[in-house]
Amino acid sequence: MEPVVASSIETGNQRFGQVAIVGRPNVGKSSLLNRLVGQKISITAPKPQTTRHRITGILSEPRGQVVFVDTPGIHQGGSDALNRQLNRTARSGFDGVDLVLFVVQSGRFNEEDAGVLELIRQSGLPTILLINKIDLLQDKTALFPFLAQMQTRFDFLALYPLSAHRDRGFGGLLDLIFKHLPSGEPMYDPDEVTTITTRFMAAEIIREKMARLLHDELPYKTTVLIERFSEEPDLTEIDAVIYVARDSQKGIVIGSGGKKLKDIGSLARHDLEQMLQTKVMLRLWVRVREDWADDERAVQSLGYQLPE
Ligand SMILES: Nc1nc2c(ncn2[C@@H]2O[C@H](COP(=O)(O)OP(=O)(O)OP(=O)(O)O)[C@@H](O)[C@H]2O)c(=O)[nH]1
Repeated sequence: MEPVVASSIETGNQRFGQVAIVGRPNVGKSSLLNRLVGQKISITAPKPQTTRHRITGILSEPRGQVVFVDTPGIHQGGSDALNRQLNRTARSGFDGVDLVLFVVQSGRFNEEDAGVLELIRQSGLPTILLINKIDLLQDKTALFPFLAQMQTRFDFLALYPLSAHRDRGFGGLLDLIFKHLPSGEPMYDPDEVTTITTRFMAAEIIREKMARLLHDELPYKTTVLIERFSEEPDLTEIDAVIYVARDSQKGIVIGSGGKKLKDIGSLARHDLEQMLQTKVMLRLWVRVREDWADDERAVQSLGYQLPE
């Protein structure tokens, strides 16, 4: 999508910038992005590695525009092509970025967090530390030693404890973000909330339903490819293929008598109808593509972009 110059936002003293949301898997990056932009953009699920792509959310206010970049969690230890791809995408998340939001879980800072912080250090970018999930702390005073510890690790612009689940307003955080963005005019139309396509959203929604319904049974190396996406005024027809790595995983996704696949399809169809505001005819297939995660070309052909 080509950026367009917004004409209906007042210009003059405005701020514009790209803000990367980074952190190890499962700390709540997607939840935060959704709350910051005010709608469901990036899928969230209890399973780590839900987000595999760089997704942007756009927030437009009279004082300026923020383009949020949601990067996949940075994984350590994995060495197959999929993991390499994920890591590259995460690193490329820093390209053109003005400010970093580094998300950690309150009271927890492990080696993986340290690895992400190292990438931030290498980027030299100004960074705000977001300490998420403070609702999980029984004793809120436990936050103080954690804050003190985090201050010794890096020269953060600010340390900001919050709960993506509980907090009502993110006004204070947005003030902080805007304050640290360069002056500039909006790049996108204020009506746009994301630069991702509906086609891509459809695949993400199907993947979210799989994660929800299959829980720990969800094969890690699963992906969804939209083969056909035909939009009529009242009806959208979508053909999607769920790729798994082995024959045995096919049975898990289909379920006994096809029940799992049917449930995944009907939950996904419900969300898609809401998003597209049309009736949706969704056809799902499950196909085996052996070892696709080990083959870089296969990974890319399934829609994982190499950074330019
Ligand atoms: N209790 C609590 N749970 C949260 C909070 N924020 C997010 N979660 C949960 O943490 C899990 C992971 O959230 P996501 O937003 O998908 O995390 P992520 O960092 O984007 O994860 P990846 O896509 O794997 O990188 C989900 O089960 C969320 O519901 C919070 O403030 N409090």
